[in-house]
Amino acid sequence: MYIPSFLSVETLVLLITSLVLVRIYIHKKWQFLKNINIPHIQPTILQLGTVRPFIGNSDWMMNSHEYCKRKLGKIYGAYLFLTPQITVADPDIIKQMYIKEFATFPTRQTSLTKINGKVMNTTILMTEGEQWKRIRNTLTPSFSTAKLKEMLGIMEDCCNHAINILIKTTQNDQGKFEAKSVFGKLALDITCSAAFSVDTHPQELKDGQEPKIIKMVKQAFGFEISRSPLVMLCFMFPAFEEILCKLDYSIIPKDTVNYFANLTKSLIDQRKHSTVKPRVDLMQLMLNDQISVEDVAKGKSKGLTQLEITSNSVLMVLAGYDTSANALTLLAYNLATHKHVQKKVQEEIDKMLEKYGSLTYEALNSMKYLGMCLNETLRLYPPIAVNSRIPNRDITINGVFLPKGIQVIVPVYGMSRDEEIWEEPLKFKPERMEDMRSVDSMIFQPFGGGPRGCIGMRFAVLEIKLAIAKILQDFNLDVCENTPKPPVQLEFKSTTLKPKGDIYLRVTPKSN
Ligand code: HEM
Repeated sequence: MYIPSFLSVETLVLLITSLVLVRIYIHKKWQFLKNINIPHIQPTILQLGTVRPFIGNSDWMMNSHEYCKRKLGKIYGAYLFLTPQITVADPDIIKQMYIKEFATFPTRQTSLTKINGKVMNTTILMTEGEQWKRIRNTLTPSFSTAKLKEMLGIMEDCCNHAINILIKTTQNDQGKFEAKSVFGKLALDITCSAAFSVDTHPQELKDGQEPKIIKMVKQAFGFEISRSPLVMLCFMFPAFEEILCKLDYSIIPKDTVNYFANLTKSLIDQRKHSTVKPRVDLMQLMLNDQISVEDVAKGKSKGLTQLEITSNSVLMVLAGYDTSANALTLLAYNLATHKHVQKKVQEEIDKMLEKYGSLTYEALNSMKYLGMCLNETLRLYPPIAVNSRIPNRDITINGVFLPKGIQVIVPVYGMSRDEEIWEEPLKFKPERMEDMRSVDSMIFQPFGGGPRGCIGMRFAVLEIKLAIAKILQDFNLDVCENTPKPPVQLEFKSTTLKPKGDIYLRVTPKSN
């Protein structure tokens, strides 16, 4: 055998022994799922466990469930290099994780929670245990019916800007508009205004013109999980995230976080010294419950520190804007491509306007058919493709052993399009959402579920219904030559599923 001259026999023996030991270690790690009887795709070094198809390929996130379920059943495992995870598509197990066994599954994720910068690590999304409970307790009343009614006015102002833009397109571009851009700006306007009354007026800007706040929001969404080597390393080696955390690394660019931190801090200072009664927005509701770090140490169960107010105000924009923008765009698209459905929605809007006089909270709440169309849109195109929970102790549910600390994945997108569950799942059929008692809320779950479910769900539903009702009150939505055929192709970008490419639609005034 040829031995390079710079290697002594001892070094070579040591090297080979180390390689063999590493291989044995990896092999042992890869016995984990087998030992707990979870069927899984066989991991290999070249596939870095089973994660390689996902790297740089966001489609895998959407399509892997169909493939794995066919091969392995409703419960199956995978390895992010050495780290095992289990996917569960069984509604009964999911229900127990979300609700009955919530005390065992209080956490959504542990990866990527420590590398969001010192400020953003204190958001409701990233925190756990008592801190999460205190923040959730404080924020929940901000989404009550009374508060949403107060925020409806802010939403309506923003919708009026959108209507003005649509009127201009009917005059200049024969009503043709790019829905992702128009509805993205509208959702950003609503979330920024409702989160902290910042009038960004993104809607009035031409494409290409960008105020700093929009640039920063875009930057916050700029990273792509499946393309970031650092993020992949964190998934594969959880200890690596601890090191990045110690180095104060942030996946959200630091200048973005600093920009929002400074913006919220200056708004907080302004309000403290202002004698004018502030508008009801999410930040003001948090400020009303401000407590000190000492109060937290004393175990106060409600209230937020100044740092938490800053981070959670920013989070409301980050969590609420992109998800709502996608849902609104795709609902408008579905209505434009299904004219008979749109006509029924318009009839419902007219009926409610007759009954309530204007688009009040009660009127919007009573629009059942519009609600069915939104639900069906969220089934077909759920903005959040997968959800997850992590048990804090070993637990067996319905005979499935879920060991402490393992990430249990809930394939939201996969279940939404499962042919065994939905007839013609790729078709937009609002009627399937008519009787929600017959729809399993653990299969159709665009907003997650249980005590850790989406806190902004009612806010999102209200803003989307209002925007569509406002538009369809005055306009018809239609397709044009560039509108893609249904179903729209989706891509997984940063953290949400969104339509691939532009979605051109046309508006025509209803009187025409
Ligand atoms: C169509 C729009 C939206 C969709 C589809 C959506 C979806 C989701 C999902 C799937 C979760 C995870 C729930 C779970 O783990 O069970 C979540 C969490 C969350 N969402 Fe939403 N969301 C939307 C709009 C909003 C809005 C408008 C806001 C705020 C104004 C918001 C704030 C949050 C927050 C703060 C959490 C974390 C809750 C916690 O960890 O306790 N979301 N959302």
